[in-house]
Amino acid sequence: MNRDWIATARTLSEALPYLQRYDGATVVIKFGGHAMGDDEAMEKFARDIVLMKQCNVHPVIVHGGGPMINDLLKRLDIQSDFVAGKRVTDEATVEVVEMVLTGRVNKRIVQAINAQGGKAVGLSGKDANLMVCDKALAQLTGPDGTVTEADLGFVGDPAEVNPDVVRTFLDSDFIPVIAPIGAGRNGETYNINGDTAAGAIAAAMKADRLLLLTDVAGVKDASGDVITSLSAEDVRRLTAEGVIAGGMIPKTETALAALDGGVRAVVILDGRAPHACLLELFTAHGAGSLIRN
Ligand SMILES: Nc1ncnc2c1ncn2[C@@H]1O[C@H](COP(=O)(O)OP(=O)(O)O)[C@@H](O)[C@H]1O
Ligand SMILES: CC(=O)N[C@@H](CCC(=O)OP(=O)(O)O)C(=O)O
Repeated sequence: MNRDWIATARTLSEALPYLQRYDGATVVIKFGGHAMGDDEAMEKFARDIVLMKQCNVHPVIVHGGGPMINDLLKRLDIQSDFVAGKRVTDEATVEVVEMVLTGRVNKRIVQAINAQGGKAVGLSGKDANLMVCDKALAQLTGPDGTVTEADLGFVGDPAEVNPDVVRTFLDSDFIPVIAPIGAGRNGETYNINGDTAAGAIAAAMKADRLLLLTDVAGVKDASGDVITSLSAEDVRRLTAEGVIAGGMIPKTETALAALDGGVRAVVILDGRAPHACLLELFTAHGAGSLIRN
């Protein structure tokens, strides 16, 4: 017999303990804009998600789309800045953010999953009040240690998360795909950082795993090597030292909040790597940086 087929069968066989471990588990996957890549990469991601569902692991996708928002803002000649990894969002910007995330990006992922035989349903935090937000304030620590608060405009922190709608979809065999847009208490629309949204949903659902897919192999130390396993304490130290910076800050903040909220473990990994989610869940190899208490 062709040896490749035996290798394939062996791979499947070796996955058995992992399939058993994650049987019926809820896995929240943050699919970052930088992790999305081209149509071929999207197709592979979608195929892995459908395979997970077929194996009775329940994926909940929360996506980003920062680069796609940047593209449209640029075409519209709207200037945009980030503070501590979050976009300063005025009224014109939040309109564009909602259009891009709930429209183009959300439907691209839904369509890709459905093309692989899945049953994906697109939602945003506004649907069934999934994420009701309060205005977020960024805490900035100056070189002398003084903490100031920056006004980010229509950036929201999920204050109330109602995941019933997500559970209903999971029970009915659908794959929820969620855009990080929240409802304000007075009819406002809030832009939620994708990592923050994924963490809030994972905590509300007491997910077994939160996977944060990005464009780096994991959390890197001062010499640029990926740290495969970190505690909450390690994260705090590396942030204070400035080793964790920029877009990695919302990810590690999310990881700590999710662990506090009852999520069992958080993994930050490279979503552009082939079969990143399958490697992490179903092999001994694992991938990226695992953060747990
Ligand atoms: N210690 C660190 N380890 C890894 N990446 C880091 C670190 N500190 C800052 N970063 C930056 O964080 C980026 C990931 O955040 P971001 O670009 O917002 O990703 P995404 O769009 O996937 O949410 C990396 O590309 C890297 O430039
Ligand atoms: C408040 C805030 O920063 N919101 C993000 C939402 C999208 C996002 O998080 O996209 P990535 O995951 O691709 O970075 C933004 O406006 O870019």
